[in-house]
Amino acid sequence: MPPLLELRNVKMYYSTSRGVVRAVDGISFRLNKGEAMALVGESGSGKSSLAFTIIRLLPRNVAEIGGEIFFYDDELGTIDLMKMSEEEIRRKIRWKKISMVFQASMNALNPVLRVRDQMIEPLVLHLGLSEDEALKISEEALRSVGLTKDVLMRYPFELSGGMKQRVVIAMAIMMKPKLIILDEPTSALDVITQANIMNLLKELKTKYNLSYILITHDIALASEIADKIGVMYAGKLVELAPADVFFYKPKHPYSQKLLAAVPTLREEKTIEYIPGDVPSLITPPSGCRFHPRCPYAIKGKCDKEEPVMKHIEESEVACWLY
Ligand SMILES: Nc1ncnc2c1ncn2[C@@H]1O[C@H](COP(=O)(O)OP(=O)(O)OP(=O)(O)O)[C@@H](O)[C@H]1O
Repeated sequence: MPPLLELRNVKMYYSTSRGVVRAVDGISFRLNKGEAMALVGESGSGKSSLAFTIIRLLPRNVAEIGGEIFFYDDELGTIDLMKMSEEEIRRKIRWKKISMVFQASMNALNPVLRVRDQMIEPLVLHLGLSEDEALKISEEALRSVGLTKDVLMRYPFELSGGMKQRVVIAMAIMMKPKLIILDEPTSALDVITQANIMNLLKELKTKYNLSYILITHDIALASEIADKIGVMYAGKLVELAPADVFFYKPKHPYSQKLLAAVPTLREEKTIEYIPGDVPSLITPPSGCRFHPRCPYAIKGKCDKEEPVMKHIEESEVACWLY
């Protein structure tokens, strides 16, 4: 499969009164056209920060941003998004090439504005389309997510959670992007609605040959749709593997712990918890950032030297055990 996105040593640090937070600290990976990658890891590991760095929606307190983000596009050619100005990203990339479904975004729909106005506003205001053109695009997008055009005249409070989430997904696909970043797209929904939304995302992926970066705490959900899994820990990518390989044979001790913490209905197993907390990203541990919580840490090695990603069978893993 041809590549769509390639990150090389991407960094993004926040500045805070307590010091510099190294939220994204040297991430590299490649995502192919039509491929879905799930990014998993505990809260605070930097998943959302990485997503906001890719789509360049960053808060004012960013201290440093660096590395390369290559985007391979049929129309625009190969471009390094990091070299593009904010204005260029807004005009050429955001929503048109890369869009995002934000965490809890269905609750961010304005309850007192009709769906119609919320859908057409960005098209008219930011992309300069006429109201008629914008309406046509909105209707078509709603149809693709299984909603009828009468939803346009409804207020968000008149819609169920699942319908609101479909509206939000319609807004993300409206401009026919190539990549959609989905940040916890189903976390506020009941399990049946969650399954319906996941099925919709699978359908859209096949229909439009979309690529996804799915950010989730829910490993079971990741297994539903992901072609590959990236595991983040304390601002670093520690494992990257094809999904089937990952679930069968996770290599990094942190990945193994994450999987052991997932309950299952099918077999009896004791759920294990990962002792300790995600470390501070202001003063992260030396060497491998997971070493203070790792049962296999090698004294004098894991606490001193930082492991780099290496290929082990079909996976890539950053761990001194390999
Ligand atoms: N605007 C900000 N200013 C300073 N620090 C921030 C800011 N946003 C996030 N952080 C910090 O960056 C680190 C990574 O946070 P991030 O939200 O990216 O992690 P995450 O893995 O997406 O977590 P979650 O799953 O809870 O969303 C955390 O230590 C967080 O406190």
